[in-house]
Amino acid sequence: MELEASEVEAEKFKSKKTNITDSWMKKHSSIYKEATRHPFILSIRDGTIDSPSFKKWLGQDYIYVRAFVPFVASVLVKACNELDDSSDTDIILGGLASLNDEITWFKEEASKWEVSLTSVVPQRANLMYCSFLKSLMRSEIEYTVAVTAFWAIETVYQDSFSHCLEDGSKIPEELRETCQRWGNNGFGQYCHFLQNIVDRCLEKASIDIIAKAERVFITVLEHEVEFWNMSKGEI
Ligand SMILES: Cc1ncc(CNC=O)c(N)n1
Repeated sequence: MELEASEVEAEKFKSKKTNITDSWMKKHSSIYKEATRHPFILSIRDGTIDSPSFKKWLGQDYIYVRAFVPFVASVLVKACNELDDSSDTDIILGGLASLNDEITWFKEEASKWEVSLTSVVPQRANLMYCSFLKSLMRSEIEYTVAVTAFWAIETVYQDSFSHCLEDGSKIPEELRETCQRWGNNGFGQYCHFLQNIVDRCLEKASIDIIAKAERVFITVLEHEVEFWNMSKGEI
């Protein structure tokens, strides 16, 4: 029986025992590195970040996380509509629930730094990223594509902030909590659970959905780079 191109593609990955997501991280290692070892992150790691840059990131990221909530909810809905509605929904629901505490943390952190969250004006890179999230919420966007974006978004922050916590870093004490929020091992484990979901979906996906998911993976990385650039940019 003739194998479909997608089955050949999937077989190739199965036999090589490399996940599709790992192959993407290698294939797109330069943009992945730009997103996870950005000068903004390195300035936190070496303690050279100035407080206006940190305060700018804090305000902008609060706006982003508010837009991230309905996006994660839309991924949960897509997961529930999948035929084999398996443990995916539990993991995604856990991610959604954690955003409640995250928003509380942003409000507390903002008052510590005297950032007024209500008067933050979303900058262009943030608006572009949030409208990209909104575009992925459309019902015609497949679950595999949406959950790929979700995994990529979480992994960029986990990889970035865990780098800040590694030995040899000189993060200022007042930034340690921020780094630990996304750099801790529990969040790392959660990102691996998301990565397993993505790889399982990709194994079953058609060749054109795999291509769509790969493009979305790259687009997330590009938006993350722009978001860090914005945070480092002029006030
Ligand atoms: C710009 C951006 N990307 C990823 C994350 C991490 N996800 C939720 O907190 C974030 N907070 N902000």
